Amino acid sequence: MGRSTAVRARAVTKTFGDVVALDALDLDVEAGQIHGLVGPNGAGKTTLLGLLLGLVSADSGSLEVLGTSLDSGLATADGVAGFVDGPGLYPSLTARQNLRSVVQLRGQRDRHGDVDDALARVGLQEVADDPVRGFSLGMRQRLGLAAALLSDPRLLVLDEPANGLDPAGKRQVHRVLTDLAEAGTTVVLSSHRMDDLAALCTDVTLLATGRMVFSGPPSKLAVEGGLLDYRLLTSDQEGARRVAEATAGLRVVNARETLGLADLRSLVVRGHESALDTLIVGLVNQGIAIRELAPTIPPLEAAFLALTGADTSDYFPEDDPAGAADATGSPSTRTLEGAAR
Ligand SMILES: Nc1ncnc2c1ncn2[C@@H]1O[C@H](COP(=O)(O)OP(=O)(O)OP(=O)(O)O)[C@@H](O)[C@H]1O
Repeated sequence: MGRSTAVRARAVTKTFGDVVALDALDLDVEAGQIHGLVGPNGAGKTTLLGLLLGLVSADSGSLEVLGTSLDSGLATADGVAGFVDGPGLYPSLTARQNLRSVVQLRGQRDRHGDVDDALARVGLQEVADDPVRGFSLGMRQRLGLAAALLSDPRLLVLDEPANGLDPAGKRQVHRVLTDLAEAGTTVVLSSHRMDDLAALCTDVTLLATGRMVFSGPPSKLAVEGGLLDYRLLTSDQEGARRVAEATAGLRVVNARETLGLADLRSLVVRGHESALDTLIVGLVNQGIAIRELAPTIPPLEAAFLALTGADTSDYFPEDDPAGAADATGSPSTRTLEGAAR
C-alpha cells in the first residue's frame, strides 16, 4: 500500500444472509481526497463505510485502511473517525456535554477548548447548551461531525453528512470538509445528491448492487455517461426540427415524455456533444437563432442513471445498443470499461 493511499480494497465481499451487499469490490482512495460514494438504495455504500470504520468485517478479500489491515476481523484503524446511520448522541445531554463525553470516553482532556472549537467549526456554538433532544436532523448531523473532528482524524468517514442540512448548513459542512482535505485528511462520504458530490468531491465511486461501476473524478463521470438529452428553443422550432433530424448522430425525441407538460414549445434532441456542435452550426447557417440549449437533466445525474442501469431506455436509444443495459439488467460492460479507471 503506497503512502498516499488511505484506503485499499481488493475483492472485498460482504453478505448478509442471501444478500450480497458488496461483491468483490476493488477501491483505492488517495490520501487527502474527498471521495464520494454514490449509488441506488441498497447499493452497498453504508456497508462499505461500516467496513472502513471497523463496524462490520468483510467475508473475504483484503482491506487496508491507513496502512492497517482489517482482514483479521473487527478492528478500527488508528486515525479513523466518523459515523454511519446517523451519529450516536445522548438526547438528554446538551451539545457541549455530548462532545465532552466523547472526549472523556476516549480518555482525552479538553485541550485548549477543543470542544468549543469543534462546535464553532460546525456552526453550533449558539445552541451549545441546548439538549440534543430538541435538535433537528441537520443539527444532529453537524454535532456528529463535530464529535468526529475531536480526534483529529486522518480518515473521516461520513454517511450522508448533508442529510437534513439547509443550504447554509451544507455550505458550512462543505467548507469544514474542504479545509480538512487541504490539511491532508482523507474524507470518504456517501450521498444521494449528485450536485453535492460534484461540488465537493475530488473523486466519486459509483456502486450498483455491491459492485463498482465507476471510480474517478466527477467530470469524467459526466462525460462517460453517454448520450444526453438537450432542450432546444429557437426562433423557428419547425426549421430547427428539420435541421436536427438531418444532423448525423442526433435524434429528436418526444419532448412531452422528457419535459412533461410544462414545456410544450421546446424540442428535445439526444446525442453526443459533437453532434450538438454540428446542430448549432447547422442552425446558424439556416439563420435560426438559438434562444436556449441545455441538458434536460444534469450530466452527472444522467450518467448515474445510465451506469446504474436505472431507466437506461431514456438515455440509450435502440440505435446505440452498446450503451444500453445488457440482458441481465447490468450496466453495459463497454460503458463501464470506458468509465472505470
Ligand atoms: N445488517 C444487515 N442485515 C441484513 N441486510 C443488510 C444489513 N446491512 C445491509 N444489508 C443489506 O445489504 C444491502 C446493502 O445495504 P447498504 O445499507 O450498504 O446500502 P446503501 O447503498 O447504503 O443503501 P441506502 O442508499 O438505502 O442507504 C441492502 O440490500 C441491505 O438490505
